[in-house]
Amino acid sequence: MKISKSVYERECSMKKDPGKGSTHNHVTLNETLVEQDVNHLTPPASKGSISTTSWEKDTQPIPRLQIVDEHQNQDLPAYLEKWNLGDAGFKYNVVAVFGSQSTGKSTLLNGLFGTSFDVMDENQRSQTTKGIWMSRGRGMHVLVMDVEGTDGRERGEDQDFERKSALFSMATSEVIILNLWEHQVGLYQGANMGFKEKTLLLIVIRDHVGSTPLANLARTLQADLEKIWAGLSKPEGLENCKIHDYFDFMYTGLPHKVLLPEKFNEEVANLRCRFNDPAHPDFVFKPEYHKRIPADGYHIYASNIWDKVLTNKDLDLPTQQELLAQYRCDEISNVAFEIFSKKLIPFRQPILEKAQIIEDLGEQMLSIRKEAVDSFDKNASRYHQGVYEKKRLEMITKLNIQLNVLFVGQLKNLHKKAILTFDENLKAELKKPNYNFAVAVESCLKDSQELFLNALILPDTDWSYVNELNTLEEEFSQASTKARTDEFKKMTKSLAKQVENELSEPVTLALNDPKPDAWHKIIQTYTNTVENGQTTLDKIAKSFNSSSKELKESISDLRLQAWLVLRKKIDEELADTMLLLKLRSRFEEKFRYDDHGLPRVWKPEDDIDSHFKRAKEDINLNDDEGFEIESTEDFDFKQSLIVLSEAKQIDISNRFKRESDAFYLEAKRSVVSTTAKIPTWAILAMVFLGWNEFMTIIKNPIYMVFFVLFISFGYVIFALNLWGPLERIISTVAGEATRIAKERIADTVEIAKEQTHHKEKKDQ
Ligand SMILES: Nc1nc2c(ncn2[C@@H]2O[C@H](COP(=O)(O)OP(=O)(O)OP(=O)(O)O)[C@@H](O)[C@H]2O)c(=O)[nH]1
Repeated sequence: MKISKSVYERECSMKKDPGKGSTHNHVTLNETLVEQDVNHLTPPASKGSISTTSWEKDTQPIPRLQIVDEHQNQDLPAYLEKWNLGDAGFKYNVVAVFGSQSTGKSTLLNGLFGTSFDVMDENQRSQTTKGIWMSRGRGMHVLVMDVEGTDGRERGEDQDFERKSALFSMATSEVIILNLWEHQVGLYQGANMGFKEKTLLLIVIRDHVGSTPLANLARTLQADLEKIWAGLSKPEGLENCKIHDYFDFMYTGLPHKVLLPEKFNEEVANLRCRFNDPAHPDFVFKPEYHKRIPADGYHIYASNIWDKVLTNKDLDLPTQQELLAQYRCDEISNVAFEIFSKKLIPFRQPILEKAQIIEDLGEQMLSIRKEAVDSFDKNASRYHQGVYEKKRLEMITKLNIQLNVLFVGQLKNLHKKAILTFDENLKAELKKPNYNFAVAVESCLKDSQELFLNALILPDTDWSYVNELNTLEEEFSQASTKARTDEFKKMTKSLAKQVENELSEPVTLALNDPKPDAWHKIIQTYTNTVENGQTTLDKIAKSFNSSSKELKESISDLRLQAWLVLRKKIDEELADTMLLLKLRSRFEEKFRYDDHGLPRVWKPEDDIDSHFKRAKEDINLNDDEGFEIESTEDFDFKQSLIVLSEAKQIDISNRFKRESDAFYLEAKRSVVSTTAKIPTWAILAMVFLGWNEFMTIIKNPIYMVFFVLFISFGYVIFALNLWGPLERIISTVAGEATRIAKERIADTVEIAKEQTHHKEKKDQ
């Protein structure tokens, strides 16, 4: 069937301008019969129904598909793509034709929509359309359904398919073209019409000769339909519902196709304007008839409807729409989620395995999520709003769960880095000379916190890094406390070392030359040193932000440490041998040297006893200084004041007494030796008596040599102070000689005994 462009344009313009008028009667009886339905209709153009006027350009053959033949055809999604309706969203319409078999339905559709449904061969006059066929309107986003004719001879009394296909058509189409011969008017038996959603019934009266005005025919038909409606058994609660609650009606007539082919074509083209010209006053695809099924979900919706129809279940279209929405939203969500997941892959390894930090992770996550949500919105927002919104929330939750893994990973990595940065920065700061610990910690804290906060942007989630931040701050505070304690310890240790150095020399000096105020001096030195240390501690404490309690503790610690250092030093200085040595040298100094420091030569008239007594009296240890340090569990100050215990004092005193007594005896002996002089007469007697021997030696060279040698030997022994060794050698040699002599004598006695024994045996 061909309808020329000129005819098409003329027909459309005629309709828009009623003055020019169509020769045939295109009465839309809904104007008279269902005024209320027509009057409230909004002009379709403003409702966004598609308008495609490229009838002429769309010259490619349009494929058709048998969508139902008892069973459903699963190829509909592919055909929707072929028909370029896959992405049409709501911008498509559905029209179905319904009527008795061989009433020219396919012919009408082919004429109206440029489809290629099978038309009956005139010679055979048998059913051509079986099941339900679908195609797209030429140059329009219109799905056209050619439904198997009703009251068909081929199906006989089996009217089940009729009922099912009618229900299916009503549920899935916006407009139903009810095709009738003029002579069928008044005979209509459509007892299976039980539809629910509001649909436009466009009743086309074929072979309308014109003798009976269309308005009259329409009135008769309307009366029949209402009668049928009244006779229908209606579901509970809907007993009083009217046919107009579910249907709007339009009536039109078409001239005889065989007798008036040109006129027929003209009127068909004219009628087409109602389908593809939204500006047409009788445009059929009003928005309110739209089933609100997005094109990409149409096949599922249609499939579900057919399933329900087949199983004789209630056709609850809203539920079907919800089910469809759930199914499709899930599908759309899965597709979006798959793309989303792929986009997250490059982030997983660096964050979760390599502990890397992605600087703009927040922005990237936001962008990837937005892409997924947008993609979901684009396709799913057309479905049932309640379901769509619910599924959208579900999807966002699902996306957020995935992103949360990265978020938590990133937090963990940031946490690590923040701690590391804090430690590194603090170490670097503490290496600087004259650093202020409190300032250094503050600046490091700030840097690390900024790193943590700047790297995260958290869009539209209930995620929070508050806990993580709190933990981090706690760790920072622990780290800084530890660093502070370490630094403070280091400082106090070096202070203790300093105190030790300061105390060491004065203590040695004081104890080497003890004066009555030696202990006082030592304690004074200790007090001064501790005071200096305290001043330094004050300064340190300020830098370390230490509390007054900490400072007090540190000071008392310093006092104790310094005291222990002092005690240690005193103990070293007063170790037994050292003390004895000191006592001895002190005693010697007093006893053996005079007030001018010259060695004293004791004379018989010297009062050795009083000197000895005075020297001993000078050694008097005094540990009572009235100084006090707080005692602790491990430290008893009173105890620490006892430098020499009583027992030790007695022991040292005894040992010292022995040594001093030796000095005393030596002094006494020296007096005796100087006192015991040889009398002159004895010397004169010795010279007189030994004169001859002396002369003999002088005169005899051998005696002389021996004498000189003996004198020289004696001098060397005296000069080198070798009397001791010489004495030992002589005594050893003498001892050895005595032993050998004794052995010889013993041997000789033994031999003599044996000989006597032998002799006695022989004699016997
Ligand atoms: N008298 C008359 N005959 C027509 C008209 N339109 C089509 N025919 C003829 O009627 C016969 C049936 O046409 P179809 O278009 O196949 O009818 P149908 O309703 O689709 O048939 P089924 O699909 O088998 O139910 C064909 O021989 C057409 O030429 C018309 O307006 N008037």
